[in-house]
Amino acid sequence: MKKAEGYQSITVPEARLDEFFQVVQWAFVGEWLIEDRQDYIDALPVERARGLEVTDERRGAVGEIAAVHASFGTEMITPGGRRVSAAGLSWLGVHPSHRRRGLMTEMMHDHFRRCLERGEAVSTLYAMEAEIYARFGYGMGAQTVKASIPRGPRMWKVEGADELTVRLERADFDAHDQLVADLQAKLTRPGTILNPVGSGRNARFTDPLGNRKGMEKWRIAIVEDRGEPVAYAFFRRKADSDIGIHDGICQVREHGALTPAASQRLWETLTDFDLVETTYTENLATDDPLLHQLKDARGARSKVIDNLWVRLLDVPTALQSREYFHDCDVTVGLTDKHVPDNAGTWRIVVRDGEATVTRAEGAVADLTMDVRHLSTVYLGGTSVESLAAAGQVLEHTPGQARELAVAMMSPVAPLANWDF
Ligand SMILES: CC(=O)SCCNC(=O)CCNC(=O)[C@H](O)C(C)(C)COP(=O)(O)OP(=O)(O)OC[C@H]1O[C@@H](n2cnc3c(N)ncnc32)[C@H](O)[C@@H]1OP(=O)(O)O
Repeated sequence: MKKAEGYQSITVPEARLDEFFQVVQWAFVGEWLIEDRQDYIDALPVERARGLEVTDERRGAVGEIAAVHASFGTEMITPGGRRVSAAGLSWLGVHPSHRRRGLMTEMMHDHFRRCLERGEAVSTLYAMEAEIYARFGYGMGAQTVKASIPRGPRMWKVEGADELTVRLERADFDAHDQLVADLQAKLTRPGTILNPVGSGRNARFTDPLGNRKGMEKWRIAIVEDRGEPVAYAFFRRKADSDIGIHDGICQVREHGALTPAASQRLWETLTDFDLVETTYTENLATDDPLLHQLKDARGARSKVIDNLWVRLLDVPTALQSREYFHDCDVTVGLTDKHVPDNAGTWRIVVRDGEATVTRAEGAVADLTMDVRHLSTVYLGGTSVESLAAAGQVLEHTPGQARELAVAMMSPVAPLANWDF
């Protein structure tokens, strides 16, 4: 049998969500608590839940769901603070008894086709394993610093930080969703994923008991400037002690700040709870203001890992939906195995920050690359020239990798602060 033969793509109806979740638990290795069911439903973009159902008994029980995925419909901030219509792919899993039969490949094609029909020019995701997605044209578009910060770090003072006030509350969808969405919409960092439309909107507020590992429920810190919210962070703490000495921890998940003072006030709060010795943070951009405010940045023990993976689906629309920081005129020969409409030669002309991207069939390409390389550099966190130096992008006209690199590099490092 050919790969993925004996299965059909379906939209998973609400009545079959438990089957959807069964596949997820098998794929992601875990047994959920029955009392967490509603949290998982709340976190799922239900109307975009898709599955592959067995149609041939040689593959398994006919009618059984063998693989699933879903995606959030959203917008992503691009360099220069612009926006592009994007999908956030998530919940992708294949039941272990159906793996390596091409089901993921089938689902990726289903996802790409439906995104393009909806006008989503870019697909994004967080990868469970880093090796999987490049073959489908995704590139590591943003990286994140994971840091553990000892209590009360010394900081370079930022004027105005002391005048700001902080509210600490239990995170609650009704009380805080609009506030977070409004702040999120004011962030200009490329890679920022805005609140999704439709169901799944409250994903960031769900708090399954099975994931809590002895920690308190998610809290939210809101920094205000005369009553106006200027920063927020989701956090939770856990008291602990070692040989009778308090050794609690604080975990910070999503956060965002609109000003340097707001950032400082936020982190002073998050790193100075009584009985908490270490604050862990998951989503710091590689140039997050905190890293420049800490007097001893090395003291915040850190590692850098991949954050958002990005896949251009509609190359001209995506490239024209961001700002550029230098003029250029570069011809790119592009390969794209999974969305063949993107393949061919493109001319990228930038004038005054705006790109015009047109087909240039027959022209000699200055650079050749795969769509995963263009996707890697899209948010401006990696330079085309470094990919050329690594032998991944081929330069046929000397200097053109630098020309495109300077145009595309972002002055601000990209990051998605919401882990969907
Ligand atoms: C966005 C997210 O949701 S991230 C979460 C992804 N899900 C998981 O990690 C859950 C556990 N894993 C799974 O459910 C499955 O094993 C999946 C989804 C990773 C792969 O599904 P499969 O149906 O087995 O993949 P499929 O048969 O289509 O393989 C496609 C290709 O990817 C490769 N591949 C699949 N899994 C992996 C892996 N873990 N590491 C490296 N390569 C992989 C295959 O070898 C194949 O390569 P080829 O095209 O060169 O032949």
